[in-house]
Amino acid sequence: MALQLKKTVVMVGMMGAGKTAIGRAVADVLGVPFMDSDEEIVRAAQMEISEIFERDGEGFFRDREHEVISRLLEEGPCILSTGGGAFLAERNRDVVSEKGVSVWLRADLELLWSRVRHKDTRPLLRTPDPKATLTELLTARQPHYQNADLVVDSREDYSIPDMAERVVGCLKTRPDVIENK
Ligand SMILES: Nc1ncnc2c1ncn2[C@@H]1O[C@H](COP(=O)(O)OP(=O)(O)O)[C@@H](O)[C@H]1O
Ligand SMILES: O=C(O)C1=C[C@@H](OP(=O)(O)O)[C@@H](O)[C@H](O)C1
Ligand SMILES: [Mg+2]
Repeated sequence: MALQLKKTVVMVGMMGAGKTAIGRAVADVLGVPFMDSDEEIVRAAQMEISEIFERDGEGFFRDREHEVISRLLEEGPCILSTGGGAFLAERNRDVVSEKGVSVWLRADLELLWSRVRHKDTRPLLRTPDPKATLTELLTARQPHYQNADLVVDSREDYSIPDMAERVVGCLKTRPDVIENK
């Protein structure tokens, strides 16, 4: 039986939670478009995220992020992965809850750290002690992610396809989001 996506699914959570990788896999399973707010910003600016932060500042990036998320939520249903800071802003939470459904990919510190430690692409982790920074961000951000509509837990031994199946299973509990055709 075919599944029909009725609303855009917005993936939220910390850097390294797998929003981009799992969001793309969920879109493949459902046969719907995949969008990533970071990728859209990079494409429009023709600059990497770290360059945007350096040249124009985080505030500029957050404004572009809000524009992209708002615009994509106006288009047909898709899987939309956001950057880890997006769901902290009330303006983004508001537009997501009005037009889409949010899924928090929850992961603990050690799992997040194992995923981000080898990559230098995230400007917020370019600090003398990036693990301590990640810890502080996780503590500060968790209360915001708790506002998401749905939660899917990550574990080290869940692969990307496993996680995609879990997300789809969770979406199927919501007839306003996904329906059997
Ligand atoms: N369930 C998973 N199992 C193994 N590796 C994963 C899993 N989810 C994500 N990854 C890997 O972790 C890294 C960070 O994932 P990514 O999707 O970029 O996270 P986010 O977009 O939330 O920052 C990537 O290298 C990705 O391939
Ligand atoms: O957590 C954040 O504030 C950020 C997360 C990044 O996206 P990912 O969560 O996809 O890594 C990217 O938007 C930017 O570096 C800021
Ligand atoms: Mg990402």
